[in-house]
Amino acid sequence: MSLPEKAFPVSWDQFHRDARALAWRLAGNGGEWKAIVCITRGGLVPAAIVCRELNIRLIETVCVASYHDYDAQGQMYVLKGISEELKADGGEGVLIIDDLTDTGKTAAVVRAMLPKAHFAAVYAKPKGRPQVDTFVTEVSQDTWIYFPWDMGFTYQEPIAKGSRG
Ligand SMILES: O=P(O)(O)OC[C@H]1O[C@H](OP(=O)(O)OP(=O)(O)O)[C@H](O)[C@@H]1O
Ligand code: HPA
Ligand SMILES: [Mg+2]
Repeated sequence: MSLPEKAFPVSWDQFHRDARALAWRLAGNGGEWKAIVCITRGGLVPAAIVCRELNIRLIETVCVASYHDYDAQGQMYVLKGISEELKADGGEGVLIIDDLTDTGKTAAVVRAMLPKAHFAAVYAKPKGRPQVDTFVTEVSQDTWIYFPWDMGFTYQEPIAKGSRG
C-alpha cells in the first residue's frame, strides 16, 4: 500500500459544515430538485445533510465501487443502477451527490446515466473538477482525504518526538 503525500483529515463537525455549505450553494443555484441520487457509499452522508437542508424527500442510490486500497483504483463496478423513472428526461432536475471526485471516473460513469442531472460533491481534486457542477473545497491531486467514518481516535506523537514520558 503506498500512502499519498499529503493528508487532509476531516472531522464530523467539519464534514457537517462543508456539506451544509454545499447545500447553501445548491440553494443559491435556484434549483428545484425533484430527487437526489447519491453515489454509495461515500455519497450517503452528504446526501443525508443536503436532503434535510433542501427538503428533498425522494432519495435514490447508485451503487458504485472502485477503490479497494487507498489510492489504488481498480475496476469500476456498478452494483445497482438508477430507476427508470429518474432516468426519464435524462435526469433533468435530479441532483447527484458524492463525497468527493478524485480522478472523475466515478462521476463520469454516473453522469452518463443521467446526462442532464446536476453533479455536486463536497470535495474535488483537479482531475475530477470538470465532472462537477458544484463543490465546496478543492484539494491537490496528491492529497488523500480522510473521512470521519473511516477514522478513530489514536495517540499522536508530539511534533518534537521522544518526549512521551
Ligand atoms: O473520482 P474517482 O477517482 O472515481 O473517485 C471518487 C470516488 O471514490 C470514492 O468511492 P469508492 O469507490 O472508494 O467507494 P465508497 O464510496 O464505497 O467508499 C469516493 O466516495 C468517490 O465516490
Ligand atoms: N479519500 C477517500 N476516498 C477516496 C479518495 C480520497 O482522497 N479518493 C478516492 N476515494
Ligand atoms: Mg464513493
